[in-house]
Amino acid sequence: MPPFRIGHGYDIHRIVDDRPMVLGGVTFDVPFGLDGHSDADALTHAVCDALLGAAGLPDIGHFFPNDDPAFKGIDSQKLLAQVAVELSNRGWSIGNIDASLIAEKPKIAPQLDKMKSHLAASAGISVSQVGLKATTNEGAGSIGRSEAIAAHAVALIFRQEANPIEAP
Ligand SMILES: Nc1ccn([C@@H]2O[C@H](COP(=O)(O)O)[C@@H](O)[C@H]2O)c(=O)n1
Ligand SMILES: C[C@@]1(CO)OP(=O)(O)OP(=O)(O)OC[C@H]1O
Repeated sequence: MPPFRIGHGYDIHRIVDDRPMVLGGVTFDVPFGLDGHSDADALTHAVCDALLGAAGLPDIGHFFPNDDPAFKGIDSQKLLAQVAVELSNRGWSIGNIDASLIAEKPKIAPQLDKMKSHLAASAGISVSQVGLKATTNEGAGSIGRSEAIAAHAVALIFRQEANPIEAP
């Protein structure tokens, strides 16, 4: 197997009135949130799937089934931390993660740094290894109508014995 691999993750959750809005481990102070079995943190789920995909592992639903009461309302930062352990146990380190949120609301930019800090801490990497952007869907489709929020993520992982950061 080559020493480097990339992965992609995608997730989308519906916006509802009676739930918290948690994205990247940050709870937004808004009167609407995301529906789901867990805390419904679409961004963190996309990051988990990018990492799992890079390692050639099954997706987040395999590790954390959405019919398991153990994961009801769970903080997705715990899931990301477990994904990092799954990779480490298989000899993989994380090079970098980059993600994009597609959301008409809430305004993400003021919270970006805090979200990156949460993701980095959960994944066991530094903030400089995490990229994060937000964009609206320009009013188009279900995201544009504020019915849902989606996230895309990519991740680069490398064999623990082939650290590109330390390499000359
Ligand atoms: N939910 C969002 C969406 C976007 N932003 C920020 O606004 C900028 C412009 O967004 P466009 O969709 O018009 O490209 C974008 O670069 C983000 O910085 C945001 O904070 N929250
Ligand atoms: C982490 C899980 C656990 O139920 O979260 P959900 O809130 O169900 O979110 P989804 O992204 O639809 O699927 C992933 C699930 O495994």
